[in-house]
Amino acid sequence: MSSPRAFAPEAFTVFALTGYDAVDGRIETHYALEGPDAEPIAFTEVFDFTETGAAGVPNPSLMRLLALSACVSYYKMAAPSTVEIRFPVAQFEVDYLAAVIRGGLGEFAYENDLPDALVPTIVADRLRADDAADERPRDWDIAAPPLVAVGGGKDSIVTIEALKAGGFAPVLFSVNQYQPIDDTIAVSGMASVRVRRRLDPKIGELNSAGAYNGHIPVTAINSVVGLLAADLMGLGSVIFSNEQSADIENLVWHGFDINHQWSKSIVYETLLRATLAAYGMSSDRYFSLLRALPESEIAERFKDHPEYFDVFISCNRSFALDPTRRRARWCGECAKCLFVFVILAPRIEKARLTEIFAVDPLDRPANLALYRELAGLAKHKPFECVGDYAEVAEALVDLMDDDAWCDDEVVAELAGQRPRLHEIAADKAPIVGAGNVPAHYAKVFDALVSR
Ligand SMILES: CC(=O)N[C@H]1[C@@H](OP(=O)(O)OP(=O)(O)OC[C@H]2O[C@@H](n3ccc(=O)[nH]c3=O)[C@H](O)[C@@H]2O)O[C@H](CO)[C@@H](O)[C@@H]1O[C@H](C)C(=O)N[C@@H](C)C(=O)N[C@@H](CCC(=O)O)C(=O)O
Ligand SMILES: Nc1ncnc2c1ncn2[C@@H]1O[C@H](COP(=O)(O)OP(=O)(O)OP(=O)(O)O)[C@@H](O)[C@H]1O
Repeated sequence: MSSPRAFAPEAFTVFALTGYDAVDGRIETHYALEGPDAEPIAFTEVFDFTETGAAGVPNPSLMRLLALSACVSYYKMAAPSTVEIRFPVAQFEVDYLAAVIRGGLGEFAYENDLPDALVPTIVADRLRADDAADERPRDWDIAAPPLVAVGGGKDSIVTIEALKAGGFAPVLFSVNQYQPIDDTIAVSGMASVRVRRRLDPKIGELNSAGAYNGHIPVTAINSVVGLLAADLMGLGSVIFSNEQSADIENLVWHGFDINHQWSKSIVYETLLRATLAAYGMSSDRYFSLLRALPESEIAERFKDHPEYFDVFISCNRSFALDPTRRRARWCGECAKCLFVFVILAPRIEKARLTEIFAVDPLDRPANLALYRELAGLAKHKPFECVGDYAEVAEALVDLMDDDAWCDDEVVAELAGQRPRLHEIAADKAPIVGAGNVPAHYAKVFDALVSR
C-alpha cells in the first residue's frame, strides 16, 4: 500500500451524518468529514444481520439510532466543531447524540487533550416531530425469549447461568466473531446469533496518517445492534451484564466526568431506555441484569461455574478487529487481566487460577504499580473495565491472610499498606436494588442476589 497522505484533523470543520439504509439484511450507515480546504472523506459502516435469519425490515427508528450511535468512530478522527445530521431526526435524538459524544468520548478527549471534542455544535435542520407516528414499532412481548449479549468474560456468563437457573432459554448474541465468545456460547448450550460489523477500512489508513484515535463507547453500538436483532427476530428484552462499578468515573476533567465504561453505566442505560420510550417502545426492551452487583459479587457467582474457566477471557487483547492481532489467551499484564486475577484469587484455588491465566500476576514485581492504581493507592483508576478500589483492596487484604498467596511479591509488598487498604475496602458498595430489571425477571434477580 502506498504510504498514506498525511491526515490533518484541523482541516476538517464539519462531521456529517449523511444517511443510513437497509439492503438485503444489512444496514449501512454513512458519514463524511468535510472542510473548506480539504477533500471530503466519506465513510460507510456495514452491519450484517443476515445470520439472524430474520426476513423483516429493520425498525426505522432503531436504524436511525444505530447511525447516531456508530458515528463516534468517524467523528473522533478529526472531532470537528460542527456535527450535521442530514436526515430527519427528533430533538430527543439530537439530545441522545450529544450525550453519547459527551459521555462516551470522555476518555478519548482526555487522552488527546481535546475538551471541545465533547461539546460540538450539533446542527439538525430536518427536525421530526418527537411523536412521528410513521414508524410504528412491531408488537413486542416481554414474555418472548430474551436476547443476551455475550462478551466472552465472566459477567455475561453469570447472566446466562442465572437466566437458565430461572427457567429461561435466552438466545445469545455477539457482534463479530471472537473465539472466547463462541466457546462461551458452546459451553452454555444456548442458541445464538451473530451480527457482523464492518467498519470503513479507511479507519486504519487514516489512523496511520495522523487521525485522532482513542476509546469509543462500543457498548452503545453493541446495545443498539442487540435491539435491532431482537426486534427483527421477534424476541423479548435485550439483556446486558453491566455491573455497578461501571457507574464510577475515573476522574473529572474540565468539569466533565471521564468514565472509561460510560456506555456500560446506568447513565447510558437510562438514556437508551428513555430514548426507546420516546420512540413509543417499551423501555423494558433493554436492561442489565447485574447492575445491582459489584464485581466481587459477580466473581463470587462466577466461581461456581468451572465449566467456563478454560474458555472465558476478559483481556481486551483477545478482541482486536484484525484476527491476526488477537491473543488466544490472557496477556497477564494489562489492567483487566490483573483485576480479574486478583478478584478471583480469594475464590479459586491458586494452582487452578494460575493455570487459567498461565501466569501469576501477583508474583511479578513489575505489576506492583498497576495493582497500586487498581487498589486506589495511586492517582486514578486505570482506563480499563475494572472494578472499584474497595473490591481490589478487600481481595488483597484477604490474600495477605492466605498462606497460598501471602508470599507473592505484590501481596507481600502491599502488606505494608494494610491499614490503608482496610480503609479503602470499608467503602465497598453493597448489592443495591433491582433497578431497571423488569418484574418478568424479578425471580431471576432475587435468586441471583439472595444466594
Ligand atoms: C479491542 C480493543 O481494545 N480495541 C481498542 C483499541 O483498538 P486497537 O487499535 O488495539 O484494535 P481494534 O480494536 O482492532 O481497532 C482498530 C482501530 O479501529 C478503530 N475502531 C475500532 C472499533 C470501533 O468500534 N471503532 C473504531 O474506531 C480504532 O481507531 C482502532 O484503533 O484501541 C482503540 C484506540 O484507543 C480503541 O478504539 C479500541 O476500542 C474498541 C472500540 C473496543 O472494542 N474496545 C473494547 C475492548 C472496550 O473499550 N470495551 C470497554 C467498553 C466501554 C464502553 O463504555 O462501551 C470495556 O470493556 O470497558
Ligand atoms: N462483541 C460483543 N458482542 C455482544 N456483546 C458484547 C460484545 N462485547 C461485549 N459485549 C457485552 O457488553 C457488555 C460489557 O462487556 P464486558 O466485556 O464488560 O462484559 P463481559 O465480557 O461479559 O465480562 P467481563 O467484564 O468479565 O469482560 C456485556 O454485557 C457483554 O456481554
